[in-house]
Amino acid sequence: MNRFGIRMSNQNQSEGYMIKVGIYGASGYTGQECLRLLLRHSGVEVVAITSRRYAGLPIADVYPVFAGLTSLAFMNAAPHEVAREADVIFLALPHSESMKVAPIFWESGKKVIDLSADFRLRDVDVYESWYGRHVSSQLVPQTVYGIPELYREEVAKTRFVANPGCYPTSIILGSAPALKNGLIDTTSVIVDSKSGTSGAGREPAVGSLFCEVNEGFKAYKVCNHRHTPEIEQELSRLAGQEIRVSFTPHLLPLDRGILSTIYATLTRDITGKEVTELYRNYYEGERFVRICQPGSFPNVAFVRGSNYCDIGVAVDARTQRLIVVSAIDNLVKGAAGQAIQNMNIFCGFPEHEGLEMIALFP
Ligand SMILES: NC(=O)C1=CN([C@@H]2O[C@H](COP(=O)(O)OP(=O)(O)OC[C@H]3O[C@@H](n4cnc5c(N)ncnc54)[C@H](OP(=O)(O)O)[C@@H]3O)[C@@H](O)[C@H]2O)C=CC1
Ligand SMILES: CC(=O)N[C@@H](CCC(=O)OP(=O)(O)O)C(=O)O
Repeated sequence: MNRFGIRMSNQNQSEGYMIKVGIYGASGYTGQECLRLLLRHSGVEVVAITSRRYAGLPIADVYPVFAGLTSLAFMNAAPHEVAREADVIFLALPHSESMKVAPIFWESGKKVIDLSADFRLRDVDVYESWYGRHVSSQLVPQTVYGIPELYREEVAKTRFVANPGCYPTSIILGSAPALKNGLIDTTSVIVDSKSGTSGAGREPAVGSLFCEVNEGFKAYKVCNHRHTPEIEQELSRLAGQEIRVSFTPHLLPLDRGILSTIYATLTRDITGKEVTELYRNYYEGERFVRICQPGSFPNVAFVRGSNYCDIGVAVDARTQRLIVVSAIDNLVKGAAGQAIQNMNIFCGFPEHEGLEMIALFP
């Protein structure tokens, strides 16, 4: 065992600190993004990647971006087989599937980061009203909602992280300083988010076809997107009182990126410059949150491929509203990057290890 409670092989003990990682559901967009980032992490070795449909195939045959970089091949392995090999498991499965395998990893004493929604909602009744029956609700109290900027200490102590949703990440980070400082009327929050199509995953679907998305821009799941209770849970926790939000997601003809615009009525007179200062103070020392200059606003193009969340704020003096714009890459800060940030924390690595990518622009 190393000092973080992770069992080390003899070879690793003699060579130093290499943690063995398994990615369960590695053929999807977030799974392959986890691998892309983990291959450049100095403290881990990826030992297992699973897929049912590509079992036996080298990942480089499916994702040529990995050609010459890894000889890993997909396997259709049962959870206990992956648990035998790995110290840390990333679950990159659809919701309702994660909950079926998570107990096997948990009971084998391994550390788990679940990228799905299965363990994010603290109230199982709320989960079941949005997602259907929860078959592993006994594990919900064991998990920590993994937004490092807000819950770093809890993440450090857990061995089961519920990695936040992509839309919620952008919205929670964008709202936290205003809510914590009582700057906005909590009954007035409206959020308008736009996502690239990789947010829908790699599973073929008519709505994700090129002709359906290209040259278009539409709202979807208006009033009933399943991220609504997750956003409300976390904003309520920050505000210390129950919050309801109006949340409307939109689909962008981009592959990656989420831009969220948050509107709320101010509770006091304040200038845009002062709000910028308040946001800067709140996120002081946070490596992955960047606050724009007053009058400047984020662009998904400037976070693409990186673990940054960029935030810009403004005060609309005419309407007495605060307007916050936040941008992330849904596959990085919205999924794999945040998952690795959480792993770094609970494994004792520097939090930015493997995550220092500069955004890919243009
Ligand atoms: N895409 C995004 O931007 C984000 C996604 N998430 C969440 O992360 C999770 C993964 O998303 P994403 O990568 O986009 O999804 P994909 O549909 O792209 O990938 C799903 C993966 O799960 C595997 N899988 C599906 N069903 C099963 C099963 N029953 N048993 C074992 N493996 C299975 C698939 O492999 P195969 O079929 O080959 O076996 C595939 O590797 C989801 O819960 C998603 O909601 C979270 C934040 C952002
Ligand atoms: C564009 C698009 O379709 N996005 C997905 C977000 C999926 C996602 O990542 O959801 P979790 O983080 O909860 O797993 C959707 O709206 O369902």
